[in-house]
Parts: sequence; C-alpha cells; structure tokens
Amino acid sequence: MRSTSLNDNSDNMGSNPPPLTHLAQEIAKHASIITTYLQSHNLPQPSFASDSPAHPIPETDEKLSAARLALIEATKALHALAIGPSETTRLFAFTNLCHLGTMQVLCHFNVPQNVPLGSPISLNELSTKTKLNEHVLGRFLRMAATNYFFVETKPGYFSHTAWSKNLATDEKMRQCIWFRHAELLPAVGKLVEAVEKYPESDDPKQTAFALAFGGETFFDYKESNPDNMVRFGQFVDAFASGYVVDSPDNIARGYPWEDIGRSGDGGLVVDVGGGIGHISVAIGKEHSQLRFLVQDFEDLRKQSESLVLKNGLMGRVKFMAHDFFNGQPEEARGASVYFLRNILHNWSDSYCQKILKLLVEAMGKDSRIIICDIVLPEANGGMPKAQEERARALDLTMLSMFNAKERSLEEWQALFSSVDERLKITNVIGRPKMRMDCLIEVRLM
Ligand SMILES: C[S@@+](CC[C@H](N)C(=O)[O-])C[C@H]1O[C@@H](n2cnc3c(N)ncnc32)[C@H](O)[C@@H]1O
Repeated sequence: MRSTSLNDNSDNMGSNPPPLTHLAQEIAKHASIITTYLQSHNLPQPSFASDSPAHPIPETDEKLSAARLALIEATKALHALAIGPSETTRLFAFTNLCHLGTMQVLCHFNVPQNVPLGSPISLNELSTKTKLNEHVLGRFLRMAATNYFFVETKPGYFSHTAWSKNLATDEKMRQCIWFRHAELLPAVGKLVEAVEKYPESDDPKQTAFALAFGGETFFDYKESNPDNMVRFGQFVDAFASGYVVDSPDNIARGYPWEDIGRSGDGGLVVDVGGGIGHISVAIGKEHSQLRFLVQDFEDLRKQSESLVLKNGLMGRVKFMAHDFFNGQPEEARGASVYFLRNILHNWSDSYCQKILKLLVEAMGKDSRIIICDIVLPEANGGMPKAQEERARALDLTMLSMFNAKERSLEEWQALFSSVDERLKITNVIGRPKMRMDCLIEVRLM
C-alpha cells in the first residue's frame, strides 16, 4: 500500500487519487484476489452466517495471506480517515470497553452455549436457561450484535453468527475474553501508577499487574490459583492457534526441522516453558525423527499427557515438571534444540540472562537455541500498521504483566551477547513464512 494514507501530507491535487479513493481501490483489489481464490478452490466466502468457518481465509497460501493482510491494512486506514481525528478521540475505546464488559457477562452466564446452534431462541427462554434478567440480557445481546456476535432475527429472538458460534463451541475462545477482562484490564488500569512508582524497574513484582493483584507476580498468582492457571493455558492455546501470532502448524512448517535429528545428534527438542506441549505436538506430528521434552509446571502434566495421548505421540513427547530458573537435569543436557516460544518476552533482561545462562550450561557443541518471539520493527520498518499495532500491544501487555518486553533484532543480539559472547544469531525466519513471531536460531560460535 502507498504511504499516502498514513504519512503523507500532500494535498492530493496531483495525478494520484485522493486517499479515500486510493484505499478503496486497494480494498477492491485485495478483496478480489481473496474472493477469486476461494471461488476457484470451492471454499465458502467469508460471511457472518453461523455456518461460515471460523478461519474462512486459509493461512497456508502465501499470496492469499498477503492479500488478507493488505486488505486489513487498507480497511484500517480507510476506517480511520472516514471517522477523522476528532471523533476518533471523542469515542476513544468507548465501544471496545463496553464490548469487553458485555462479552464477559455473556460468557460468565454461559449465554453463547445456551443459544441453539441451528435455530433462534427467545429472550424469555434464554433468560430462564441462563438465570440472567431478561431485560438486562437483551441489552447485552444487542450490544454484542453490533459487533457481529449474535443476531436478532426478529424482535426478542436471537441466533448465532459465525462469531458467536465460535465462542459457543470453543471454550478456549471464551478464555480469551476472560483473560482480557479479568487480568489485562485491571493491570492496564494500574499502568500510570506503575510507571510513576517503578519507572526503571525490571522486577516482576513491581508491575501494574502486581499493583492490581495484591503484590503477587503474574506466575506466583497463577501458582496460587490453579483454576486460573488452567484458564490461562487455554487462553494461550487459543491465542497461539490462529493468525494473531503464529499457529503451531506454521511453526512446524516454518523452520527446517527436517535437518535436526538426522545426523546422530539425537533429535531431542527441549520445549522450555512449553505449556501443555501443543507446539511440540504440532512439530512432532510433521517430523517423526524428533523427540520432545516439554518442561513446565507440574499442574499442566495431566492436560499435557492427555494432549499427547490424543495425538498418538506417547513415547515421543514427554512432560517434565521443571523450573527454568534451575539447571537442566541430565536427561535434558546436550539436546539438539532448546526451544523457547513466547518465554523470553515474559521476562526482563536480567531474568532472561538467568534463563539463557542455564541453557548455555546445558548445551553441547551442536546444540542450538530456537526462540519463537516477535522481532519488533525499527521505526517505520515496513511491518504493516495493523500488525505492528498488535506487536506493540503485546509489548505493552508484557510491560503491564511482567515488566518485560518484546525486542528488536538488535536488542535480541545484545541480550545473547550479554549472556555469552559466543552466542550468535545464526538465522532469523520471519515474514512471509512466519506471520508475527519469528524463529530466531542461536548457536555457540
Ligand atoms: C506464554 S506461555 C508460553 C507457553 C508455550 N511455550 C507456548 O508457546 O504456548 C509461558 C509458559 O511459561 C511457563 N512458565 C512460567 N514460569 C516458568 C518457570 N519458572 N519454569 C517453567 N515454566 C514456566 C508458564 O507456565 C507458561 O506455560
């Protein structure tokens, strides 16, 4: 997309079309690429209808994905220009905050699951089923419907759209709402206080989150609230399984995993802070020569083992309770890969140094570390604004929750060098293979 829509102050009196027209043309062009692809592959067109798929535009085709990102980029700019500076500010976050409250109420009272999948339901019946006052329920549902969740098919009757059906049928999606409302919102509400009180701190106890949650660090709070830990795990799983960050399948295809474990190096991948092991499972399904050790807190063992069982990977993917601030046990030393996905961005530099030092101690001469995290662009570094917005939002989420951060490539290399001068970035796989996260390969050189 041409830069006029975002950076250019020209009066548009020349031969270029005015920004609104230019953006509308871009939108038409990219929409047409997508529509034609879907038609020629006999795939349904994106629609709000409840039988529409949750991911209507496949992620696997690079050209299609690029068209989708360009479409999102152009619609974002067009939307902003159409609304204008004054209205943008006057209405800032107004509807989004109310949407967040609305969705959390609806999820809390199990409304999505109580709307039948194939037919409408009256407010009266839904109120009886969910024990939510009928009038109040109607107000929340009508708000949600302005954001395409549910549709009022006739007065007082609601049906699913593809959006609300996704929420109804996938518990992990409901945990995305829960996390934003129950944890991120209170933390963000304490940002001013945190920045004022702890301007230079990198301590995970001196965060906006800690100010909102009785002084506990994010993970201490999780450990003392096991239910909350499970919900968080489901949220991370959902967050990681689509376009927002890179899907497990994308990671399984994004790196030359086939080169590992072929030449007598054992093919052991230690998935450090691997959660329930969904990334190991995705890679393991594609690359049968690899074995995995998923390390995380003991609470996740049961979920992890049932995921492994479900995917028939017993014997190849093993769960191990291990704190990454302790040295690696014998079983995990000299592994082919130490894989850390969305781990280091949760910690400030001094904590990352501790984690990485322990890995360097465990590494053999052929071991590599692979980090899957965002590489922040330089200013105006070519990342589409809509994507950069998400990367920056993650960066500020890291600040609010952990006093941590997303890093630019320079910051990544500086971190590795501060741990061991021999640690060098040997490969970075980013767009277009990966969407948002990059795969950063680091070796002892
Ligand atoms: C953002 S999640 C990432 C999980 C997984 N790597 C993924 O990409 O989905 C961070 C993970 O680090 C784990 N974790 C936090 N502190 C840890 C520690 N000290 N030792 C081991 N795991 C830890 C959490 O339980 C959580 O599963």
